[in-house]
Amino acid sequence: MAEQTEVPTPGTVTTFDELGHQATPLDPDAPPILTVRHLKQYFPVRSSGLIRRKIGDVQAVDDISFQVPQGGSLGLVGESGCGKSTTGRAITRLYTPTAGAVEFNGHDIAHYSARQLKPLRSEIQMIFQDPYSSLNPRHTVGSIISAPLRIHDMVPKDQTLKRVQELLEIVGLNPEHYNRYPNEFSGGQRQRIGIARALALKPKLIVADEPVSALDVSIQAQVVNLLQDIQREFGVAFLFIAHDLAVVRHFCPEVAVMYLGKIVEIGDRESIYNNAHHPYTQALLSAVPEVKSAVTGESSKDRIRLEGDVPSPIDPPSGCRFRTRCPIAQEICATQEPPLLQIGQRHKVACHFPGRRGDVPTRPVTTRMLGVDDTGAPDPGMSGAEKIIDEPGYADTWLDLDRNTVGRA
Ligand SMILES: Nc1ncnc2c1ncn2[C@@H]1O[C@H](COP(=O)(O)OP(=O)(O)OP(=O)(O)O)[C@@H](O)[C@H]1O
Repeated sequence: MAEQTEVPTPGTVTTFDELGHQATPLDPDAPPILTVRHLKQYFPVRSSGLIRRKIGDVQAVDDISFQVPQGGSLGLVGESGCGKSTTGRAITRLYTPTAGAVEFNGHDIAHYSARQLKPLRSEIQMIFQDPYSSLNPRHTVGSIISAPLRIHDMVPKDQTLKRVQELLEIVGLNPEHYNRYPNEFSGGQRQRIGIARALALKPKLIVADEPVSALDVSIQAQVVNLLQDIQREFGVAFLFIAHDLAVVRHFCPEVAVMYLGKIVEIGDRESIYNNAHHPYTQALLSAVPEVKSAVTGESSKDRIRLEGDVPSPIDPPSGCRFRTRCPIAQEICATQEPPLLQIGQRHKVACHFPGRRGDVPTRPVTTRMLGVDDTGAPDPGMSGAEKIIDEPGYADTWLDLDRNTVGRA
């Protein structure tokens, strides 16, 4: 049978807002369903030859902390290779983290055994980027979606078909098509099958790893809107991994920006898209035409072009990992790693010179916390002057850079 054709909404849909869905709102009072603390995921690098000695580590994820609220969604963005997928795989425990905690519903599952993880497998699900390779072409859609129901004994056998049909309907597919094979569906429809499979076990958290980047722009918007509907209807939380800041803006009221295994900036939508204080976030935003024109009103000549390539995560730069490509780096950036400083009610940034484009401090703002002078050399006079608060989530007070005082909620 021929592959079904995708039916885009009439007219060419170029942005997510054009489909009439409101951007997902933030619930600041929602408790976390997931708290990640100081997560590290390293992969050993071995020498070639007979005795393959360990000669180093790929520091794919290096000490990151964040929270995903119940029924909410956090976007995780950054260039290819910055550690987004590895973070998703550590959280879903496809990997065992090298260090740190992954607290799901209050329990640290970072080092759970396979047996301990089994009941949790239904509560945390993953949606993958490639709707072609993530579905077995030899199985019917019905058997793909019902497999998790059978494995976890979720519904009586005689009700499996009914449940599969319900799920097909929820994701906008014809419930009568349960007997068809993946190759009879288009890319967007296959992604919907993947979503139905993830939903089958009524998860509390879905890690969506680039769920729409393999799809046409018009179809992307429809799938993102479907995920929004599902979130509203079933209260499921999302960690939404994407390299595309335009996709994330619509779906995620909070966003974390990663660079070379670290979170460099994290905050609510307004803080990230309208008030970014990290030069890397600003560079990423300047490269997205839709976000640039809709949010900042800037023209394409304002694009920030980063020099050079992303350094290797086997031997990352000392101090701030972004410094080798940073347009505002100074001496301190080579010796001191910048802490993730809270600079707004829901806004944190890891930079010694955080500021809006063209308006950055002339002296580092981190010296009192790090006990160093402006060049990054130890300064006993500064030591312990301010405490670094290094916890996931947000405190009630922060460093208000505009007023140079302590901000309060
Ligand atoms: N199993 C592995 N063994 C060794 N290195 C790995 C492994 N998985 C990922 N890496 C490395 O870790 C770093 C982070 O990779 P990761 O796939 O998490 O990045 P990403 O931001 O998701 O990028 P992409 O969007 O291209 O997948 C990369 O340098 C990658 O080569």
